[in-house]
Amino acid sequence: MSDEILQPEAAADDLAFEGALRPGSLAEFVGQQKVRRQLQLLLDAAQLQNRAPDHILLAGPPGLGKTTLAMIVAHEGERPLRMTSGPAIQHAGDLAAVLSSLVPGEVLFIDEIHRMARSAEEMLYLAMEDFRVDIMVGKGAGATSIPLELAPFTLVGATTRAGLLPNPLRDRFGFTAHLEFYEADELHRVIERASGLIGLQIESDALREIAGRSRGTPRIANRLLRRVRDYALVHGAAADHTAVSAALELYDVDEHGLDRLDRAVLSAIVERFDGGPVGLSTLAVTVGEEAETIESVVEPFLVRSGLVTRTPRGRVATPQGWRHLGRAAPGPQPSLIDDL
Ligand SMILES: Nc1ncnc2c1ncn2[C@@H]1O[C@H](COP(=O)(O)OP(=O)(O)OP(=O)(O)O)[C@@H](O)[C@H]1O
Repeated sequence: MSDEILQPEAAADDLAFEGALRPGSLAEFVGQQKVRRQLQLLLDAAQLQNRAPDHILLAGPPGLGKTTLAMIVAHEGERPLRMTSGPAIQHAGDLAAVLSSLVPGEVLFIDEIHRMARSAEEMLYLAMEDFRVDIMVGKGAGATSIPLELAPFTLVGATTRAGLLPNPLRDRFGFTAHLEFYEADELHRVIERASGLIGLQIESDALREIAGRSRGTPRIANRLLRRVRDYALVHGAAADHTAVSAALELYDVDEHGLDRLDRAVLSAIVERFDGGPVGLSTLAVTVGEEAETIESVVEPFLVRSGLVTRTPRGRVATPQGWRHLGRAAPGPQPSLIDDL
């Protein structure tokens, strides 16, 4: 994405900041009410039975709180937490090393679990079901497998692409939480809490303005809050509505959270192709961006915002999309009216 301020993935400077802002309990975790209640039940039941909670899969786009929830699962049950990620597990042996060193009741968090090696996935099936792995020793006809007992543990897997997980793996999770984008009032609460934690005095309508531009994503909301803090600090100004408008204009984030590339795509559909339909590859060439970036980053947000729709013949700007660019959507063509 051209404008990194709105990317939902963590950037290096987010990481230091995010550690201090993560809610430590389900009660402090804002929004996702259904998921919170489901998780609470699962954790309470495990506590009453004095056992490790069932394995949990957290599915949803980046920046919505999957890592935070994994930490909460460990923290609420007062269990140690081990963190790793799919890309770090490229061989079954990598996974065996982690699993065999877990202590009883430990929570194992595997981020981006869909990116783990296939051989490790297969090892994980048995580990999740029976707390056991079979270690292969030797090669060819002389190879034997030695069973290794594991301490009972809770696997918390996170994925942005639940559809990429093989069914046998998905089925072994006792609970799958689907995280949704946040409403503006929920993001308002996220950054209200964050501003308190970083000691920033900020007005409520400034928070509302940031929340409305954060694309439903707490990570983006926290990042925009930081830029507003910087702006207020450097200009010796209050962190108010004016500071938000000025700071976010500087970073090309408009009042609906669209950045330069989003607007370029929308205006290409409206201005160059009369509102569409236009195919993805034509659109990509027109704005000079990879088709994949448009399809995976720009388009989902424009569609979710009601500015663009996808049709079998291509992308079409909605009347709201036209209005966003300050243009009136054309009415039905005279020939179409005649046909009615
Ligand atoms: N519900 C929430 N309430 C308060 N803060 C939140 C909430 N969800 C996320 N955050 C904040 O947003 C930031 C990103 O959250 P987190 O790292 O958990 O997202 P993630 O879904 O794991 O992202 P990724 O998929 O990129 O790893 C953190 O600073 C976290 O404190």
